[in-house]
Amino acid sequence: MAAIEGALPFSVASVVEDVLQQHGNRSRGLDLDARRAEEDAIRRYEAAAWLRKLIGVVAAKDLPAEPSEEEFRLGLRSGIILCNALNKVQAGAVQKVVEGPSDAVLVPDGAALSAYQYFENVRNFLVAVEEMGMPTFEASDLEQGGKSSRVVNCVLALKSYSDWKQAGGNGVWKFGGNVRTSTLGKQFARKTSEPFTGSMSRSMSMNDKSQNCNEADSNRISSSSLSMLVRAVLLDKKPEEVPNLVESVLSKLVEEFENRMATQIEPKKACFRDSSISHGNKSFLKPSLPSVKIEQKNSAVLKKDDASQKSKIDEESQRRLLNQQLIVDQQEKDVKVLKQTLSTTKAGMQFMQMKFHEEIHNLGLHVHGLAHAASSYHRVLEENRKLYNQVQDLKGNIRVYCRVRPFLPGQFDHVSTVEHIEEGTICINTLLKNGKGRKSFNFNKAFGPSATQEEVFSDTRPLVRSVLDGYNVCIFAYGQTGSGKTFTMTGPRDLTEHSQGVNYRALRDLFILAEQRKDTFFYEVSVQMIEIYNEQVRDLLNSDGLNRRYPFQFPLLVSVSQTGLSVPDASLVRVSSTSDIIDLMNIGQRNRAVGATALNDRSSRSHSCLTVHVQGRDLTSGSLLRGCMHLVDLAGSERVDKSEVTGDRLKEAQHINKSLSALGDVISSLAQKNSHVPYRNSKLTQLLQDSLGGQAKTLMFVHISPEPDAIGETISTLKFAERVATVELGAARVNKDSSDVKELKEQIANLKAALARKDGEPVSLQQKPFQPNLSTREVSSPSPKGLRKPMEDVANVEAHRRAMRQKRQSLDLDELLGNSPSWPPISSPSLTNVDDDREFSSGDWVDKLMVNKQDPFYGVDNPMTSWDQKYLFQTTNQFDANASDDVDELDAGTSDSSEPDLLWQFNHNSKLGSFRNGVSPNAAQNPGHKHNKSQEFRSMIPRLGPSPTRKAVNEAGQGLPPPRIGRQATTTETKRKTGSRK
Ligand SMILES: Nc1ncnc2c1ncn2[C@@H]1O[C@H](COP(=O)(O)OP(=O)(O)OP(=O)(O)O)[C@@H](O)[C@H]1O
Repeated sequence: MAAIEGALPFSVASVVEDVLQQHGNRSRGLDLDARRAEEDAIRRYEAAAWLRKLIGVVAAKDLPAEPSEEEFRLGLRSGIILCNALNKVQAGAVQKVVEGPSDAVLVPDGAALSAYQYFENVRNFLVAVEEMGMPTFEASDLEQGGKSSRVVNCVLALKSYSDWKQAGGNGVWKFGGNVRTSTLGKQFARKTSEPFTGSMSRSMSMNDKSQNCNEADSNRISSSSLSMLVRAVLLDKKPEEVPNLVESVLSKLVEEFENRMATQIEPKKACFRDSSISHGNKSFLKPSLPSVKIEQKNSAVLKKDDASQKSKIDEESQRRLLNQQLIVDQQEKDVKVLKQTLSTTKAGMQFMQMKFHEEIHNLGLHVHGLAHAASSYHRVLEENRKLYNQVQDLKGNIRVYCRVRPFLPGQFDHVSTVEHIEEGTICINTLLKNGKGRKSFNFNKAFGPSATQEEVFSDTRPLVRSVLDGYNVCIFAYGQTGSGKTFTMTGPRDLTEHSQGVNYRALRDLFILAEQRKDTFFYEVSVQMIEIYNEQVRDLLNSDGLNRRYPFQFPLLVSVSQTGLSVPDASLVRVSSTSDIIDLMNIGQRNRAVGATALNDRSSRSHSCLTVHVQGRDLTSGSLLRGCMHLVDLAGSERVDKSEVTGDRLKEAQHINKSLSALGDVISSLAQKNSHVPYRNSKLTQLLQDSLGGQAKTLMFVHISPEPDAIGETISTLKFAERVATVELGAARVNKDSSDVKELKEQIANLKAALARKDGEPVSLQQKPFQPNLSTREVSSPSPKGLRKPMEDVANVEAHRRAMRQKRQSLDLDELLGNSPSWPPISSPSLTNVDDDREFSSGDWVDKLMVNKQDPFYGVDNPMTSWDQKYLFQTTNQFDANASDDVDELDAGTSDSSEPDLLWQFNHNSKLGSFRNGVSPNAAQNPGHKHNKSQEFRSMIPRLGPSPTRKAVNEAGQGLPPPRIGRQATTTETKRKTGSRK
């Protein structure tokens, strides 16, 4: 108990006592209360009477003789009476008693003393009585609501002590009266000089060892008091009521105990906080409590042993302070570390930010550099392209390569007419045939019989690249039948990758290059396949019902204004790989095979043309490049003796002659840089127009056979080729439309269409008069999708273009709206060369023209029938085997005029005479005069008429000799001109 009390701020005994009293009061009822009140009053009177008696009535004037509880409390409140009484009993017990009302302040209950004096007296009294071992009370018991009974007890105990002392008591006085020791065990610090301070002192004094000496006495007194109280409570109780009563008392006791604990702990916490705040200040006593009540409490805290208590308090507080200081120090250290970490992190962040900015900056510079490099790269590429094509230009826009076919299997005993080949020079031994010696021809390149397909193509490859750069390219194979044209362009019948011809290789290269450039250009490749037979154009990719099933979807046909297609209505099939093209070629070849069956080996007597259209969009600038490549396998160029052929063969020969002589005319005209080039004289030249001018690059493969029998054709072919090789064309021009130009072109096209609509008739309808001249039987029908129109005659395209050109020039709206003159059908010989071609004289271009007056092609009413006999020229220059080494003599046709020229002459009689015998007016006037360049050039074109060495001219067309060797050699062969196997 003592141990517990030592740790508690209040006396456990006082709690028990209070509970017992309350319980006793409750249980006794009103009568008991009255009795107790009476007893209390008696005891109070006794105490008051003793005090009055002891200190005198005057000194105790504030205390009535029989005071009420309130009067008793107020009377003793100042502590003066108590102190004086104590000093009377024990002199000097209270050394200083504050008597005067100095600093008096009025308190609510009328007390005159100040709070300090008031508490000083009471406190000093309590300390003294406690030291004397008497029951004490609490200062608050003198306040309103306080327990005056405890004050009464204290006074009666003092009286008892006084009595004991007066009775001669000696030694240790032992209290045995019926008084309550509610404040037993409490220690109060005596304060004599300082005013009442600090509320902690009371609780701090609990452990004061100096009180231990009185502990046993206190306990004894307490237990005696408690015993009395218990007895009083249980006095009138029946035995059976005791357990309930005890239980009730105990529960009340616990409750009261807990309440007090709570009320005592709370101020201690507050004090501890105050102490923590003011730990730097050694003084714990602060007059900070405003209310008198709290001051009373605090003033009751007395220190018995100031030194030891203070040291303990100091130790404890120092220990706490030390701990707190340690914690604070540690926290400060942590804060420092954290600050350091923070600043390090900040610095790191700043560093990283700086690095980041630096890297971003560097990255920007790098990107900038890359962009610059990319644009430089584009510039270099562009420059490279220009330089590349300049090199190509320097090599000549018309290049001629010569290839000699090896002997065919079974021709072991033959001796080749080709003596030797060195670079671009080929030496022909004419002795074998006429004993005249040798003749050399110079070309850009000459390939011997052993040259592989790859070798031949390697020199063609640069042109393929030019197509992707926006140039037009024309590669055509020329030579007599059986000389190897199809072999070069397509390959042998049993095609392997090794033996593939130019067509396959060129297209494969095209796709490879397009793939390589895909980062800078987007290319679209489309293909057309055309056959020209008997001056009729046939679309090989649309065979009018025979091969309708195509492996590819036809793309939408693009308008002429956009594509510049020569044959806009021919099937234009988009391809994206070499295999697509091989499939297409197979289709074209199958379509051609159908025609060949009907006309018996027609492939040798028709021109086939595979046209590749390339459109490239520059991904950087958006500009468009357009290029096209014609891969042409011409019909055999050998002369056909009119006496040897009739009917269809003669008609074929006429058409072949016409187209080849027209080709020669065009090249001649280009060579002379004429303002007008007669492209319209044949379908072939119209088809190749965009690839045969100054804007294009042309490559001609000239083929010759090695057999001595073919020496005449060989020499003619080589002379023609050599002349072509001397032609210099202007620099090729790239077909590059900037986006603006493209836009303007589209606007023009739209305006034209609008004008045509205004006229109520589409522009294309104006071409109707030409319709009869279109390919009839073989003209393709609209595609299954209905997107395509029937293919138009090439001539119509040209006529249309010319009309449009005129319209553009005149800008005459009326004309645009349909008043332009209509164009004559091209099939009418009388009108073929009416206007543009007037300047053109090609009479000496083709050796000889074989025209049968019963020519079914022109019909009986055709003007040709009336004039062909009249103006048909005989071959005068027969092949002379004994001639000198001037192989010009091998050329049998230097004096004849081509058919178109004759037609033109027919309409311009004034010129007719001058062309007789194929001699130009100038030449006629100057017989010894070597032809000027143009004329001379034209004279080199191989004759399309019969070889003068083999037959005499038969004006009536009779006595045709047997077919020529060349044709005979290949009639049994299946032709593969379009590049695929049959
Ligand atoms: N360089 C060559 N190497 C081996 N064989 C060849 C060569 N050139 C042509 N030939 C063979 O010669 C024969 C005739 O060739 P090709 O059919 O190509 O002549 P062509 O000029 O196209 O005749 P045509 O005008 O009738 O079409 C073929 O059997 C072909 O395989």
